Amino acid sequence: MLSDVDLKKKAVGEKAVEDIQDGMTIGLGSGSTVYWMLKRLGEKVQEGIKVSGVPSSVRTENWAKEFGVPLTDFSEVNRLDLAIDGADEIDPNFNLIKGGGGSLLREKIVNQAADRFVVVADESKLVEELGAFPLPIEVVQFGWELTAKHLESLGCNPELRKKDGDVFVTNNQNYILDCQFNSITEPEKLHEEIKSLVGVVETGLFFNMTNQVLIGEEQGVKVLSRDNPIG
Ligand SMILES: O=C[C@H](O)[C@H](O)[C@H](O)COP(=O)(O)O
Repeated sequence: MLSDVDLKKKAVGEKAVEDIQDGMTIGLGSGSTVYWMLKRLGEKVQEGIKVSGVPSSVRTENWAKEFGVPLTDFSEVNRLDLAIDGADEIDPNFNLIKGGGGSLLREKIVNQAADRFVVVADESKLVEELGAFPLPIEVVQFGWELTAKHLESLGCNPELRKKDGDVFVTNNQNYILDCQFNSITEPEKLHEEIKSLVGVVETGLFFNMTNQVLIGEEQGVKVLSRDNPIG
């Protein structure tokens, strides 16, 4: 039996597939909302639609294979028609925090290559201001303690991510520092400051990228677009 939140994630993930047309090359995001999108896309493939996907994480790649979604080699593709991905926080300007599952680097590379980027999330992800969710920052393993100290000087309290008691290692063999900023008023500026630190690979701040946001709520799925940001 699915929880209320999972039902919203399922509804929104399935809705996103309605945008997918024959012949498209699609960036496949990561996370539990994307799971439902992949499951429905697998059914559409069974029904005959021809698409190919570029996964943004090993977990997504495994799900795509399980559901029969054909994959393509990213190095063979110059651009993607569409990318669909989840988010941890979404502000009114469609700025995002991503990386709760640790896939932010590949997600950013894949989503940036898409002509159109659609975010799928349940309503709990909508916020007035980013920052309550600790910002995931991917850093190289070497000297991570020093990188954490430098991040601290930007006003956060970096926590080395662990999973099941072990240090979490990303698909790119890096670490994640989760940085609680509480309030991020200028996401782009903060991103630039963080990126200027040696040792930082990428931040979970995504801006100037999102075209549409699909929100799963009690009443159904709300569609927010750049020209209609309140739905
Ligand atoms: O690294 C993980 C991704 O950024 C996910 O898309 C994000 O954490 C949202 O995941 P979920 O749909 O499971 O809430």
